[in-house]
Amino acid sequence: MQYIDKLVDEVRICEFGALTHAKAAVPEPEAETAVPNPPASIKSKHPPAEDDAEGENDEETSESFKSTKAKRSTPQVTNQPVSQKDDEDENDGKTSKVFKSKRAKPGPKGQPKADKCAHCLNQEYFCDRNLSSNDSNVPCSKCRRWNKNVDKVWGKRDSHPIFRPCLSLPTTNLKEELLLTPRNHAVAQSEHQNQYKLNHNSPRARKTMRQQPNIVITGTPGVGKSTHAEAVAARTNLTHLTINDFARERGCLDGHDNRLNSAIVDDDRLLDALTAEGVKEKGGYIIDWHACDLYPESWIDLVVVVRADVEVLQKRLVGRGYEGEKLQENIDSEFFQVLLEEARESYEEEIVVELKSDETGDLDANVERIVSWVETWRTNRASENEDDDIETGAT
Ligand SMILES: Nc1ncnc2c1ncn2[C@@H]1O[C@H](COP(=O)(O)OP(=O)(O)OP(=O)(O)O)[C@@H](O)[C@H]1O
Repeated sequence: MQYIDKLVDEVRICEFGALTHAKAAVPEPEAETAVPNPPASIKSKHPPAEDDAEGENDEETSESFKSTKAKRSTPQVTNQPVSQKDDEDENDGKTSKVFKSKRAKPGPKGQPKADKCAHCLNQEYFCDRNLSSNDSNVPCSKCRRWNKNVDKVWGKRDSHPIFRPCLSLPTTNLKEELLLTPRNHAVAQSEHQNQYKLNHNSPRARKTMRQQPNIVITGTPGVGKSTHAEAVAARTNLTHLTINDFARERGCLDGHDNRLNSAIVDDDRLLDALTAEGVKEKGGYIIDWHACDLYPESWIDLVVVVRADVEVLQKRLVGRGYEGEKLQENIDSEFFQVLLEEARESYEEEIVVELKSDETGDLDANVERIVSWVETWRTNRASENEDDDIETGAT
């Protein structure tokens, strides 16, 4: 419950144990009425244009490296201009300049910051004191996120206890209201859609050389990524790749964040190591890490964002010994669904699914769905291989 006390604080990152940055842009809410296509073979779902853009012909050149938010442990987020990102992506998939910056590297110093953004001026209950801009007319990242999410998460903006103070000061205890309001209402709806998507949607409609799928399992520390990944790996023979361990083993660390007591991962080196591992070509990996935005889109076939109720998560993290700032930032990140938004911004909507993991029953159901997805992917892959053999005249 303590998370509410610091709701106004900047969502910062932690690395290896805590989470991430405030995002400058928030995607539009998921289309509530989107109905996934019926299952079909991978091939039948490949529009030629997409194949051309992302198939094996141009290999890495069209890859969209997305690690533009490299300073994960900084309060300020520096957004990479799109044009620069595209230019750098052309360097044949090897680590582009975008990756030169390290995660959790300290941000720019010395810039005077406005105390509050224009929006915060009237929103004293959640003003953002760590603005990424020194222009007070630019809404801070937290205000932008709240504006986007408040209707979605709370149903109606007017019913949100934090917005009410804008009209009149609250008459009841703010914390109590926050806890009593059914904030999971909209989350439950979108969860239903996500599960439907996972159950019914065809695996990635993209031609790939891989014979096995790659799955990213992401989420705030403690939501259950590793538990899911292990269970799915055991059922599917996919390789569970814990990035924390992988980065350490392959020398991809770049120092230590003393404030958060977390190792700092160098994106550049990590992607080089993953490339050397053959993640893109071979496939067959379940990539388990809280960050999901650094992998090229063409590497990934499914992104699972594991979610947990903040109170459940808090108990888990406290049980692990998290406390203070590190605990708070993780709870805030889950509350603000930072990782879900990051996934939605970084990958096509059709491959991103959000799965709740509060109880054992959730875990079992989620694993079942992911396993079923893998089986369908493999079936479609085999079917495409057969088609290719027929086309090439192979026996
Ligand atoms: N659905 C669930 N029901 C009950 N307990 C769960 C569930 N999912 C995870 N847990 C428990 O929560 C704890 C954290 O799980 P896990 O280590 O898988 O999280 P994580 O997201 O991988 O964390 P990290 O990012 O720090 O590695 C574990 O004790 C696990 O048993």
